[in-house]
Amino acid sequence: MKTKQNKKKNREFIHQLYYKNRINFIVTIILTIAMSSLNLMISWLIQQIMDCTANQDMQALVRSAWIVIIVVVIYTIANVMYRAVYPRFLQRAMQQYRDYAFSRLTQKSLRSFSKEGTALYVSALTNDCTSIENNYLAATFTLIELLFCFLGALIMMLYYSPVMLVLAVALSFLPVAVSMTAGNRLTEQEKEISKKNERFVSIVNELLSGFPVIKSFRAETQASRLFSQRNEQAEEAKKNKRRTEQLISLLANDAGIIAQMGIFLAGAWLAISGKGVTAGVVIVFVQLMNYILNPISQVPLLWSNRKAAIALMEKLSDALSENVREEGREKLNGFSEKIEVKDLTYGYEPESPVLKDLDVQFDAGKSYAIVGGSGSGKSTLLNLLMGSSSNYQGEICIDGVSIKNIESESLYQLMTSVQQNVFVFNDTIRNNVTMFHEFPDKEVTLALERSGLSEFIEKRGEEFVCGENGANLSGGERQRISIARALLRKSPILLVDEATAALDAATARAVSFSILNLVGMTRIVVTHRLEEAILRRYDKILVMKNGTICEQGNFDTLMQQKGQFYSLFQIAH
Ligand SMILES: Nc1ncnc2c1ncn2[C@@H]1O[C@H](COP(=O)(O)OP(=O)(O)OP(=O)(O)O)[C@@H](O)[C@H]1O
Repeated sequence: MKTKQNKKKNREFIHQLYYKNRINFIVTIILTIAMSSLNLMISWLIQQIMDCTANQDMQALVRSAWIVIIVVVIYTIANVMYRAVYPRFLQRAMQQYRDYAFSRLTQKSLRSFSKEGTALYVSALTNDCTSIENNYLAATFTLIELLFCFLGALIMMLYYSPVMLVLAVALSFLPVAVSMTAGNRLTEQEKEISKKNERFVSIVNELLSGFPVIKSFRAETQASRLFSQRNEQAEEAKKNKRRTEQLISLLANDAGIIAQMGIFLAGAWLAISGKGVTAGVVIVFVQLMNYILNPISQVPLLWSNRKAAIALMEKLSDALSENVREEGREKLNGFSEKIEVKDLTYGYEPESPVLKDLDVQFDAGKSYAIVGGSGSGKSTLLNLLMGSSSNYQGEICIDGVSIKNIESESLYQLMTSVQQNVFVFNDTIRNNVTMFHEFPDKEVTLALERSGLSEFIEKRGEEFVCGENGANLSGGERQRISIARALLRKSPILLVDEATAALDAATARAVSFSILNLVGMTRIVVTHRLEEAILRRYDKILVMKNGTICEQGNFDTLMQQKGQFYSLFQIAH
């Protein structure tokens, strides 16, 4: 069952479609109703003209001709206005909806976002939006038009001939029965399309990101097969919905023809047997029957599509509200003392802990290297320091405050993480370093200098465009960008995970020294490079094994101990 809060959040999404857009919405409705009224009037005019012909009344015919001209002029004006306002309404609605969804997405904390795939959001912001536009927004006006014409037609029929109205209602029973078969089937099928589409987007993302791997491992055929499978599933889901739609419209059409011809024949019989029904009335009934039958065949489909579109908005809204961590309330204005990790036990699967009773302390302003064999838990420790999960036993405290109680914003303010895979935007070096914030030139230049990018900037300039995910840069340059970012942010804690692994020895050394030269920052660096010259510069080296810290100290102390670190160092040389 949905909570009240969830429903409120869902409503906020719908609200975005109408925010500062109500005038466009109301004018579009007024114009829709105006055009529907004119359509009904055309039916009335047909009856008038038919009866003028039957009565050979030239004067009435001229009067009707004038009315036709007036109706056509008003209809044209309404139509022109509709064409101006309706697209404006749709544009504003969808633009606001997407902007709102994205801004809500950016409010998600890193830890909750990393648990989810991006495909859900890609799909929600692309394909699902098309469904919402067509099946929710556009359908609203079609529904209004159909229902208005339906009611108008009923009133006109009642006015012309109550007997024939009863007949029309009876003949509509068949189309109603056909329409009811649509039921919730289409809603379910629309949901299935969205689900399959999400899976399709996910494989497209993966295959495109993994393109170099696919090429180098000659896995093109396998990749095409994977693509093809998901593509087929997505199209299959659409096909199922189209089939249901086709079936319903086919049956509805047949039932419609029966109803329309039925009323024609019955009307003709009443006219011939002199029961007060004129030829004009018979024709107008056939015409008005359309306004009765169209809603019967279309409303269930439109209504269920509309429900499916609302479900898509709810899906996005729910995803955006999910996995939001129980937000801590404490704000830290800086970091002055220490990070304390006490009895930390954590596992991705609770039954198999990756970190076990780990104790360690990081003092403010110092530099720490974390070394250890593969899978010993180095990255996991770093991620937990960054607040990636609250699901651990033990404690992680920053200046005495448990990170579970620290507000996400405040935590990100304190820490900058430099990962092996640096994400670089297809924009200028400057924007990549400033991350689109405003900084004084002096500060940017200093950050570029300290991260070792000055030479590159001298050659290429700050406006050099980096290419998609930094394709125009070398691995070292990308790393330096991430270090320059960290320097500009001036966060007091820098967490570095294997940042130099992809670099050649000389570049890696230069990047490591840039990090070590950052005076005043607390640096915690996971590294595989056991280079004496670099390791000597760290205040402390922490050695990890099987999820705990088995040794710690400076380079000389650890070498003298001839323990785990000594062995690792020997193997590396
Ligand atoms: N997201 C995850 N889900 C499940 N298990 C994971 C996940 N990430 C890491 N692990 C497991 O946790 C253990 C520790 O991984 P971690 O990445 O922390 O080690 P590491 O010391 O950084 O290794 P490496 O030096 O190879 O990068 C490994 O056994 C790994 O398979």
